[in-house]
Amino acid sequence: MSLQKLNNDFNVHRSIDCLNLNILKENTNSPPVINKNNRFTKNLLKRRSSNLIADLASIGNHENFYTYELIQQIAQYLLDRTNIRPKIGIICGSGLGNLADVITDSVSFPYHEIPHFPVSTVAGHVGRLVFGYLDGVPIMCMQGRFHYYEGYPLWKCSMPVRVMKLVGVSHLIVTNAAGGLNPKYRAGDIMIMKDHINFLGFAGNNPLQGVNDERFGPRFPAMNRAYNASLRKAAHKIAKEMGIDKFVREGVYAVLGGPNFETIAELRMLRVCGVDAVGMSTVHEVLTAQHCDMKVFAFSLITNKCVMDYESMAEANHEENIDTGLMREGVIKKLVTKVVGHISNHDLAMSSKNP
Ligand SMILES: O=P(O)(O)O[C@H]1O[C@H](CO)[C@@H](O)[C@H]1O
Ligand SMILES: Nc1nc2[nH]cnc2c(=O)[nH]1
Repeated sequence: MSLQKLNNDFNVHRSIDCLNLNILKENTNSPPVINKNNRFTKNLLKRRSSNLIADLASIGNHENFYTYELIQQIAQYLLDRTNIRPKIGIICGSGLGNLADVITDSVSFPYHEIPHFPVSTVAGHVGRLVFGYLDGVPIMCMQGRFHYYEGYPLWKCSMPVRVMKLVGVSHLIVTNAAGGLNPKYRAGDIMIMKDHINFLGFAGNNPLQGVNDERFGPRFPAMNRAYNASLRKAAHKIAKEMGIDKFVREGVYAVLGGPNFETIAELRMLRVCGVDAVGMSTVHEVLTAQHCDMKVFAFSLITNKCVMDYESMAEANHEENIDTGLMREGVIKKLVTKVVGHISNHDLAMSSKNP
């Protein structure tokens, strides 16, 4: 897709978002219908996209206009177009979207075709929702995620997690590309996430801000068990069986807003804080999933070793991160497929016996 086309799509979606926001503000219970005679809508239609972006910004990050009913509509749009009923959702990180190649009998929904969806703007994020089967188990997969640095508020970045919930997903597998801070880590290592530090949250930015709808979850969700312990244990066992345990680690991920990579002083500070890997995603999705009571398994592919000394001429770059993803493609496909199999045979089989 050309950059021009990408930018157009992006701005068109922004414009539509503004229109929807206006309509939803008027009547949050009605399905959003664009009323071209509405005075606000007319004005919006006349303006250029840069103004529309300013409008959106002025409305503020906290006003999540994805009501429960709107998320239900998005979920229903998808359910009406496929018979696949997944209980497991997957989010593919930068350069990890090839995971979708092993999905069978797939039905794909490009993000720009799904009502009220943002679009992916980052290389290595294809930008579609894929329904299908991994080793016979029904799943749905985000082949490309949304990041805060793309200009989307966090509640919008993590909206697809709520769509997954209303489609019927109970377990979420999240993957990302991250820089390795732990001196023992090498590029190509896989770090099972044991915990996170939400630096965006420290700065007062959280996808759960704003009015809380209890149908999704509680106002004050606990996060001390965000990364499911039995899934982590199972993943280590699977890694051992696969013979990859020598490069599978477990550690703490920190999220920063990006899009720049870190300074050396920032990295040194993160290390003092106990951070093993750093990235620009995942945490908003995990917060949203935990809020609506999903079980989460997440891992980082360590795509680069963070540059920690001033003498080094090395520089972090996105292309290298995508290349490392390609290098580990086979292993990651197999690991995720086996974790999906485990969830299906254990957690889901148990819950169908004891509903
Ligand atoms: O977290 P994912 O989406 O895997 O991508 C990671 O890689 C990109 C930087 O190369 C950033 O977006 C960072 O967050
Ligand atoms: N913030 C951050 N994100 C990454 N994603 C992949 N590598 C990195 C990194 O070094 N820093």
